[in-house]
Amino acid sequence: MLSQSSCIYLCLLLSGFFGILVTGEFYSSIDKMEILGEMEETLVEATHIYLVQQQQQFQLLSSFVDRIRREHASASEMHEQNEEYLEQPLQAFRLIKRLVIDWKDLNHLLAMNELKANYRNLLDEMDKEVEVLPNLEELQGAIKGLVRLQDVYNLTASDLADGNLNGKKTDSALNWRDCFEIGVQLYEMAEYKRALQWFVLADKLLDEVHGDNTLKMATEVYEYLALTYIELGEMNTAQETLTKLLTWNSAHPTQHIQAHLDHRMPKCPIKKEDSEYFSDYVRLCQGKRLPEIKTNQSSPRCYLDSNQHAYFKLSPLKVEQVNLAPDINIYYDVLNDNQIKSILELSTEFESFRSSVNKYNVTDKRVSQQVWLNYSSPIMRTYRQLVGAISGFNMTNAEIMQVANYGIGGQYEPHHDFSGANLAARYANFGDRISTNMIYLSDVQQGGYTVFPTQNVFVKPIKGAMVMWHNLLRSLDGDRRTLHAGCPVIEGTKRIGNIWIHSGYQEFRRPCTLNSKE
Ligand SMILES: O=C(O)CCC(=O)C(=O)O
Ligand SMILES: [Fe+2]
Repeated sequence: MLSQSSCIYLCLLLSGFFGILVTGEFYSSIDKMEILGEMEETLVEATHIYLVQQQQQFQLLSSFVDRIRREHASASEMHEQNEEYLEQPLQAFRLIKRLVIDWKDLNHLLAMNELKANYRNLLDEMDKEVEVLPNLEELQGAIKGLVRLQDVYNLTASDLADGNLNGKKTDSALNWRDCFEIGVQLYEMAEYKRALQWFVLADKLLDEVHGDNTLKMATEVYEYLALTYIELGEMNTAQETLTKLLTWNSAHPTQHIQAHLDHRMPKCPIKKEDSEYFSDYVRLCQGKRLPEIKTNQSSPRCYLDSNQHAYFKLSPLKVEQVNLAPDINIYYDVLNDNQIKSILELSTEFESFRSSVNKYNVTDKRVSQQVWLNYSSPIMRTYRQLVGAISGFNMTNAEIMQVANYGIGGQYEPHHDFSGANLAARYANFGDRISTNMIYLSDVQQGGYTVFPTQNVFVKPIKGAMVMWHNLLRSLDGDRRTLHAGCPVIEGTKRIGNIWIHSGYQEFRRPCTLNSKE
């Protein structure tokens, strides 16, 4: 029967759903977001099944009650014509039968409401699992990602809402409620100026919505608009907003707003980036060079190199020299799609975790998730050899590879890769990170450039291409010109693999010169 088989299906769905072990943060990684997508799909499917079952039950119930009503009506008709009709054995039998059998059937039908119980169980289980589902902090993290996109790519709230990102239209448009929720969260984060943009947009989008509830919705938006104007010190506009609110809804309790203001807590707005490089960083992220060339840059050069190592005799390295001092090179097609697939498969064997800055600090400066891959697999050994051949360095002191994956607005703000903590002295044979070898393990639909703000350099991620630069001068002092960043991802997934090579044992590979500034 329908109910039984679909009940089994529902149960299977549920067990699949709760079989997923989900921990950690979602918004900072596209992989984790995919798990959420699967969860939502399970819920939609379970709800759909439940609805179909309910509809079938309603149909059964309604045809049952129609039949009984017909029988009862014809019996009543007879009763009116013939007072003694119930004394007729057949009629008496039919009434008794209806009460003993038919209504019992109905009971049976209603008992099938275990469907509802199953569905309820799903929702209860979800409640119990709430720890692993996204929470308010996650929502705020995702919203901060959107705000970063606004900041770095000069997007207005309506650009984002229309999916009009970086001059290209995507199909993810936001409705008035989404805009309102973003406004509320920004308001809660004390980001009043940004919140205002979103409330104004929510109000505009609400104008296009027709229905009974629009007044109630508009009241909500205006309430927050008024509060936001108050926080921004724009008392006249706040007053006008409140007056408008009261003209629609004179019964509206303005005490609500008063109470909100009375209980407001000191808030800590999102830290503004005050670095002197921020505007250059933003410009380069947009794929625009800086207006005046601030560096002694020569024009980029592309060439095929078969001499770097015997490996490249038959298949030369495709090199693009994007900067000379410090040297920043891109090597194209270092790994092919199959090799990248193997690396990504290896990385799924580990639970990824939120990347930190300086090992311990998790901040919005770096929003991504990562795993570390050692060199025990054939593909990782091959790649280590390749990196050694390309960089010319001894790989004994290379770190294992960090595979990072950026989620909504994921980024890594300007930073240096060297630690500068005189590691050479502390670990004589290990040293500091002499070079970064970063391979793009995916293309990125929009955004996610790697930029060097002091060098007027931006690099668009291209799957299989490896960017390499030296973080240290030949003297082994940190080279501050290597300041670099991973720009926020607008659309798509950005995956990179980093191998940092340390300076220990590289004395003969990259010897120092007589000039300590080189
Ligand atoms: O994502 C990028 O383009 C840069 C990443 C980076 O600089 C790092 O992981 O140290
Ligand atoms: Fe870096």
